[in-house]
Amino acid sequence: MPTQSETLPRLTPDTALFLDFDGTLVALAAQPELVEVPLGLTSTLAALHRQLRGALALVSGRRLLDLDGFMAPLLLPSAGEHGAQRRTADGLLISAPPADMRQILQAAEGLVARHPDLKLERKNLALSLHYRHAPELESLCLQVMREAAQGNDSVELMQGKCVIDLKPAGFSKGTAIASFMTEAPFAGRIPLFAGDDVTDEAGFEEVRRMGGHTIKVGPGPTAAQYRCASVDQLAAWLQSASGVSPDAGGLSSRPGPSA
Ligand SMILES: O=P(O)(O)OC[C@H]1O[C@H](O[C@H]2O[C@H](CO)[C@@H](O)[C@H](O)[C@H]2O)[C@H](O)[C@@H](O)[C@@H]1O
Repeated sequence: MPTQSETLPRLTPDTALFLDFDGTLVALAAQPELVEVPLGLTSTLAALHRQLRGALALVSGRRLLDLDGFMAPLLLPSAGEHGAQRRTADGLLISAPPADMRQILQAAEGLVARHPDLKLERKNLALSLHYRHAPELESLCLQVMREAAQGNDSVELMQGKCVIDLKPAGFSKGTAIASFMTEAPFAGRIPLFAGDDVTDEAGFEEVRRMGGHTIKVGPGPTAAQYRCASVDQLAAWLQSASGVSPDAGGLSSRPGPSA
């Protein structure tokens, strides 16, 4: 495991900044649609996007549509569904070939029908089975989803915070960042990625391979070089790098769009 530092790296004019969403930019909430976007966040990200000449992208497990809703009116280059969909800085939408999700979807729907505390989040190419409100069902969910995905080479299963994600095989936050880094205005810059979850580790590994900087938000084992204690601490670091006054957007929060 790498040596970690509490001092966060400096953003420089040649940084390419990649940011995870849930647990990194916004605190976790009871339901996916209930996260609150801190009021100053969009102005901070808009300022950084300008300062970095467009080299700032979101890299998330969420649908692009949901990210856009939370960030509105800001429209950022983004990767969604763990790298399976990507909107480039030019606004081009790039999608992975669809995986065969029929058996997995059927199994997940069956589980949710039997256990209403579970939540199924359907996306364009991926799906998430949430067990935040039924943690005792974690091993059952894992077993059923693994069985449903067994022998299906088009799909990969990942486990995040109280969630099991199934997504097209071969796509990850690492592949999304690598793809952005071949395109303007990211190419030729030094990548920096901040994330909080196990599903961000592929991004950390890719960025380290490219000689960039990596920040893990919160506790847990990680390949990241830097550690940041909380969403609030990361927000303060971003805000300070952006030069935007905290008063510009206030310090309270506003609810995200309804799902
Ligand atoms: O890659 P991320 O941007 O971190 O997205 C990962 C998943 O985040 C969301 O689920 C998580 O956040 C929810 C809201 O705080 C929480 O209720 C849930 O337990 C977490 O797993 C989102 O709903 C998923 O689609 C993303 O894959």
